[in-house]
Amino acid sequence: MPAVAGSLYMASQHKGVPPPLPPPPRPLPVINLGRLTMDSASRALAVRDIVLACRERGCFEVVNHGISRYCMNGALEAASEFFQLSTERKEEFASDDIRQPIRYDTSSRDGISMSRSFLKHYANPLDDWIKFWPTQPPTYREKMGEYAVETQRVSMQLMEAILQGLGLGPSYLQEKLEGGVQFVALNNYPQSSAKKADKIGLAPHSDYGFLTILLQSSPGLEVMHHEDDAWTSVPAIPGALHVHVGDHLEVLSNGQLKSLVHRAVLNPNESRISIASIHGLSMDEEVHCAEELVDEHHPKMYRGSSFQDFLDFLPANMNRYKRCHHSDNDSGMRRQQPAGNAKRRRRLQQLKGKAGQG
Ligand SMILES: O=C(O)CCC(=O)C(=O)O
Ligand SMILES: [Fe+2]
Repeated sequence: MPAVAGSLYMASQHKGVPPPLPPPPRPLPVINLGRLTMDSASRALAVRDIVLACRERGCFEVVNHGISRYCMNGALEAASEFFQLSTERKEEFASDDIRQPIRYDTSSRDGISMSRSFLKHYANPLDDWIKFWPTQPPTYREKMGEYAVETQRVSMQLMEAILQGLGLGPSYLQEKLEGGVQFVALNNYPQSSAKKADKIGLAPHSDYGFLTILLQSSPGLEVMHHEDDAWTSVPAIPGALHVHVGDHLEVLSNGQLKSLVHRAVLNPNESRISIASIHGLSMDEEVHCAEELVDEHHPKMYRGSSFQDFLDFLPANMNRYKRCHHSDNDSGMRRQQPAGNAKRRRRLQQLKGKAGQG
């Protein structure tokens, strides 16, 4: 018998030995964020762990981040109470115009994420945006506002650590990040029904911006790590937050970090809420590859683009999402030159869309 791939499998079958099991999924890194504010040795280790997780997995969970359970539960309650309002009340925020400061809708225009409803609004600086937020439920502004301020703080800590780990220094872009966009997406998914075959809540996509910080009421988020071809389910660890790399961090790092493809599946046991907080530079500020990370061995791989460019790109390309289910994502921020391994490129072409935003 020629030595072909799979011959071991066939040999073991002959002897009635069960085929070898695939390796178990590697657990997601869990980072204790408290170490960032301890002594410099602890901080250095935390910075190393964060950058390693971004580089190798595209995401990680954070604990000891300083956001209280009370605050996190408050945000989930406020979101849940909003989605329980009458259709009429919620539709006060309905709009097809993705430039609106707040937007409610009952299905995505990608033609896939049909069972999700969502409310999206901006949050940083809070004083500029909170006036657009719902006044029902009565505690919405207070609870969501507190959570938004806290996630913005955590995003600053994380960005400082990542920029330090990339060798750019913790205060790189600091002012621009402080005044940058925080875009909050509240997603509401029904429990999956045994009758319906379609279990997808939100189609595969990567997020815009540098980082996304995600809070989920129960499991449903799935991620595809860079070297994998399979989905990994993200557990809903009580008190933890999920963090993943967005497109603009891929650009800024000149491809050293890659944005994470992710999706949401419907939970078989309960309806589910997730709150995604997306952090980037301000609307018109272009993100470019950091000059410090470009040299003759690492040529510049991306064009510059802003959040605004992304909003301009979306409406004209919505039909493509419908027709193809996934976009090939040539929004202008993607690589000028193909990079990385061919498998990942093909996967990105198939999978990358913008279903989760806009
Ligand atoms: O619901 C989830 O877990 C994912 C949400 C998401 O990816 C998004 O809002 O961009
Ligand atoms: Fe997303």
